Amino acid sequence: MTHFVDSEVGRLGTVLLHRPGPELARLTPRNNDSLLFDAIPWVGRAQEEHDAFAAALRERGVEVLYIGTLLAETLAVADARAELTERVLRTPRLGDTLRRRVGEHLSYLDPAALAGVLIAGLAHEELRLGWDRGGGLVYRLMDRLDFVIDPLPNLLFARDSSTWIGDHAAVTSLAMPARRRETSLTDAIYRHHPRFGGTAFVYGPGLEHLEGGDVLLLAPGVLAVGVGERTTPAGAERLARRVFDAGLAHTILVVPIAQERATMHLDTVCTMVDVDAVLMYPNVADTLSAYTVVADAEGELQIDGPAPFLRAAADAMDLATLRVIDTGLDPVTAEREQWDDGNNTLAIAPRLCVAYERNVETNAQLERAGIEVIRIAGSELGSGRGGPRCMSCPLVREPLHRAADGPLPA
Ligand SMILES: NC(=[NH2+])NCCC[C@H](N)C(=O)O
Repeated sequence: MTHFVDSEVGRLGTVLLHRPGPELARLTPRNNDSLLFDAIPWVGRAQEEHDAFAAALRERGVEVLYIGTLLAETLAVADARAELTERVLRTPRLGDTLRRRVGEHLSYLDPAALAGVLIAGLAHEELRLGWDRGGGLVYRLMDRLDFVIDPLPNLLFARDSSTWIGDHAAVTSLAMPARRRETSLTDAIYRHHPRFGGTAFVYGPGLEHLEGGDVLLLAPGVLAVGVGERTTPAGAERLARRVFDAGLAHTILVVPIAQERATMHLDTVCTMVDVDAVLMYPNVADTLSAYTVVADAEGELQIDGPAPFLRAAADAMDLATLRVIDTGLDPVTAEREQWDDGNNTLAIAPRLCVAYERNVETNAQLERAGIEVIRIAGSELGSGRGGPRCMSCPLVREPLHRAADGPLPA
């Protein structure tokens, strides 16, 4: 099976999603901030919304894979099981005694149940220790409401824990403590699941911080990488070197974004909806800048700029201009809809995208510009601040013709 993605808009063939489950039920007013949610989602409704998202993709012929299913299948492989168990137990927080007890507990679980615990975590009360409460000092001193294994509610945002560049997987290196463990799951799936046998990797966990929401494949050979709250300049530099060494791109635009929650990833202010068009948050469209990075004959990085992002992008993509579609019409609507992931569209093909229905003005703007919009509900899904692009990791897209090859078939 070849997985291949060289653009944001080539017809989508296969996508990786995570159907939210019991990990969302772990969110409480005590922990939602540190777990990066702005509200406490209604789990059943979030699942319905997510199922409708997946159905909309399937209706357009997209193959949908789920992280939970792939993980359970991966855990049937003995090496994968040993590795993932060892990684979740490695945290110094547990101490030796509790680590041994949790290890025993996990060893009795079948692959599906173990996958469930690795995603939803393990609460203090769910670990039934005998009359001597054999978890030692750590378990005794733990609050009843603490987690022995932390849940991963943000796995829903499948974009961030891995991203594909050409036929290479980039398992990322997540910045926020609440999300770090996500990449141990995507990494294990790509390395041990039979469907991904022979996959080549261009990035991996443990390297400098890099999140998939910051990586945009503007055109074949041209990447934009946002640096801000999540991806660091060091992460962008490491990715540039690796991508150039592997021959996966010729130009990388490094785009500084404000280090704020509203703009945590580049894809919260800019997504592509056509080979030559972006949907952009107007409050940043004119001020966003980019450093253009290429490799010289010796493989050293050459850095140019900063220049206005839209100019630098058009030049790198070999276009006269990059068309810009604005979010909302007035500054207040634009700000509201940007916060609700109006900018975070997922293209299924050129001029066809999935968007949250609530962003009425932004969707109307897209349609005025000739972009077909498939609207999905996201009242619960959006409480973690992520839209259709954040929730999806494309594994297969039809290779894109370069703009110079002429217009694409509709
Ligand atoms: N690609 C994205 N914009 N992802 C959004 C991730 C949202 C998630 N709650 C976080 O804070 O990390």
